[in-house]
Amino acid sequence: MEHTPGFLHAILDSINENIVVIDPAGDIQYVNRSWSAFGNSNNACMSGDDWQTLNYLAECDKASAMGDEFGANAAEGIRSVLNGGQPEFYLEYPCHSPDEKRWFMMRVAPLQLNEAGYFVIVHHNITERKLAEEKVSALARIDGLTGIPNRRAFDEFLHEECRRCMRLRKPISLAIVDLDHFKLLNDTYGHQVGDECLRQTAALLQETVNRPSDLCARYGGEEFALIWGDTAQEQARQLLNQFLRNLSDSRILNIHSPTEKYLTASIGLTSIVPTTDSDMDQLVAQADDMLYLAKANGRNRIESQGEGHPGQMTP
Ligand SMILES: Nc1nc2c(ncn2[C@@H]2O[C@H](COP(=O)(O)OP(=O)(O)OP(=O)(O)O)[C@@H](O)[C@H]2O)c(=O)[nH]1
Repeated sequence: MEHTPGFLHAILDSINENIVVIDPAGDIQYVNRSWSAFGNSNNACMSGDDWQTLNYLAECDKASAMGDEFGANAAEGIRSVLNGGQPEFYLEYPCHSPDEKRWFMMRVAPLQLNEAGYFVIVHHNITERKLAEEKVSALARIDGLTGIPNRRAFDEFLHEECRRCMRLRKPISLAIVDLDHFKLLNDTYGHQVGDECLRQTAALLQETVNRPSDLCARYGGEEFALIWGDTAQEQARQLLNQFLRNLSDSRILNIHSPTEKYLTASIGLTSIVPTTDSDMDQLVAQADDMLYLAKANGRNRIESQGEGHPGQMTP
């Protein structure tokens, strides 16, 4: 079969990947049908119209100047292939539209045609893989039994929220909640009943976190941790008091408990206006100490350490 230019064009136009060919100055020399169609239906990324007048690098630089880190990375990578600094360049980047999430993988490689040197930039849609990765990543941060965030999610969230409160000079409150005599409940009613109690407790605690700067996580076996960003201790205490009332109203039997015949919880609460990264570890250590005190003082109570001046923990 004769390979006419029309035949070769038809092949390129049948490919799903968006293909652009640029010259060493970055001026666009060719685009396939997918690239034009994508550009025309998409305002967020590079436009498909008038591609003959576009300089690919200039478009990346424009995006970079507007704060798009992927535009900056793309420009740097393409230039390094153009200069012979590396044989090819790959970049995964987001290109979300108002209605859907989308990601692409860009591959830049040289194309030697007779005497002239060109560069082929192929954009491959990797949205399906990225969405699957997002799902796996979200699942890795959820506790399987209760369906709330796990310890790993807690650690990440606390770090971010502490940083944010540090910047804003706002207080952050942290509570560790530990069910009382839970071993006895398990021993008396069985592990499955124990599991159900953990789920119920998680649901009650979830009611105390309502804002994006709040988090309720399963911290350990029968321990939960709560973070309230930009929240003074008194507000956190009110939320925790309501939780203790709700738990008491749930009347979950723990008949052999030496303290109460219904399930109760002990809580360590602490608050701080963080000023350094190490305040985060201090916050957790103080909440732990307060929890220990709540257990020692008879359980079914909140013990707290107040928010002091920035960077200080005051009793
Ligand atoms: N059903 C169930 N029990 C759990 C789970 N994780 C931890 N536990 C149980 O929680 C109990 C915790 O016991 P302890 O650490 O002795 O604490 P406690 O009996 O609550 O006593 P205090 O904390 O001193 O009031 C243990 O019996 C664990 O087996 C879980 O996922 N499901």
